[in-house]
Amino acid sequence: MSSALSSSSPLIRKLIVYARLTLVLLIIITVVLLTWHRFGMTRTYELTGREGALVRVEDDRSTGKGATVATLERTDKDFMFGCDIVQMFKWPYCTLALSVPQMGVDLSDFSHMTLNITHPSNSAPMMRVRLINFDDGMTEVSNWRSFKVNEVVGIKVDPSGKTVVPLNWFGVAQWWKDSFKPAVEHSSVNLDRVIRMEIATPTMIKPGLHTYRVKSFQMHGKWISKTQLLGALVAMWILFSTAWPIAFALAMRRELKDNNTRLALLAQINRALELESAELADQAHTDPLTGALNRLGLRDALMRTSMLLAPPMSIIFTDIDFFKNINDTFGHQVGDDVLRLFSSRITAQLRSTDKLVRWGGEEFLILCESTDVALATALAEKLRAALAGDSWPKAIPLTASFGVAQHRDAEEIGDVIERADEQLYRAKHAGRNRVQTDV
Ligand SMILES: Nc1nc2c(ncn2[C@@H]2O[C@H](COP(=O)(O)OP(=O)(O)OP(=O)(O)O)[C@@H](O)[C@H]2O)c(=O)[nH]1
Repeated sequence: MSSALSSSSPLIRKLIVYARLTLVLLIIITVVLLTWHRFGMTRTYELTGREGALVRVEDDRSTGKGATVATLERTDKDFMFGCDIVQMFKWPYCTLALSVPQMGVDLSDFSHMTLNITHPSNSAPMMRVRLINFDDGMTEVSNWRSFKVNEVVGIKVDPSGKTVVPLNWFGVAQWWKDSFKPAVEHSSVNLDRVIRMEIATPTMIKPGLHTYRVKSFQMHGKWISKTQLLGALVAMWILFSTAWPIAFALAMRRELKDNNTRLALLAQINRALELESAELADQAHTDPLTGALNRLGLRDALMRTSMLLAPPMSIIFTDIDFFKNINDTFGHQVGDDVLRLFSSRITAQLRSTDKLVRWGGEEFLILCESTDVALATALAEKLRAALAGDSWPKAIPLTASFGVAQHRDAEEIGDVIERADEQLYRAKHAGRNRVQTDV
């Protein structure tokens, strides 16, 4: 991975580093949130009898058949709920109800409640707890009985003063179901709009006075449910695991594009270098003044000719007559002009397979492939006549002498050149402006 990383582009490397950091960050966030949710992230809703809360008591006298008396006595911190049970009604009872100040509170996401209640007389440590809910679809505001009654019966009052009741212990009171016969969707506990919390005496209670010191009802829950938290975490991980490959793919695409651009540029540079090196190679094989081949060029031409195996081959050696006089009379510059013109005029007469080589000074050599000595002599004669008939700078009456020789089997190339040179020498001595052939 590290070698792959080091061979990637800076952008990809940066992305991988960011992805690793994000991964570590996500792991930390996940662990922190889950731990926080497990041990904290709590919220509490407390309902007390203080601060003008609506608190009321009720007893079985309201049925018209009982004589039980419920009393309520407020102090600064709490209130005393008394219930003097008289065994007259079939199921004597007292109820204490604390109304929620608003139009109802949503306790759906709460997990349990703490009843801050003590039972000084300790004669009836049991009680029932009710959460009265406005059930949309069942409850009619004008009918107080139609509010859904969620209750737990038989709760034992904890001597510590804090009785904990999980909310999943609650069920819908059977008498409420019998009375209103709710549809299935309205038959289960619903705590999304609790408007009142109640405690009441249990069904089987002994006659006599029972007192409960009530401080508050506390509901406990998490800011968000575990399901919501897990949903958010899963969404976060899905986002990461999809966003990262997309970002990576986009970066790869960009890198590919950059690479292609770089490759195209390199190809261009390469082509330019190839052209340049071809030009340099040409220059290395060419005489700069006349454009004819130099001796290096001749070597290459000979190698190519031998590879073609195209005998016979002839050499024509030529030299401008009295060239020194031209230099001496008209200057070196005119001499150069004459050399250039001499070279181009000969080239114009040659076939594409013939090669003109500047051998040195005003001496030129013509390499004639697939040419026997007779043909080469005829070519030399044609050149001689043409050059002698041409007009030259400063009206110089220019002529040239020629020596011709044909290459023999297994002969060294230097030897055939030497034989042609000898013939040139003969032509010079015979009076110049002529062709001499080695026969
Ligand atoms: N302008 C010019 N002159 C050159 C160049 N190379 C050689 N020469 C001259 O060519 C002359 C050759 O003279 P010679 O070898 O005496 O020959 P020639 O005068 O042609 O006499 P023959 O060959 O005997 O007819 C010399 O003066 C060289 O300096 C060149 O590149 N440019």
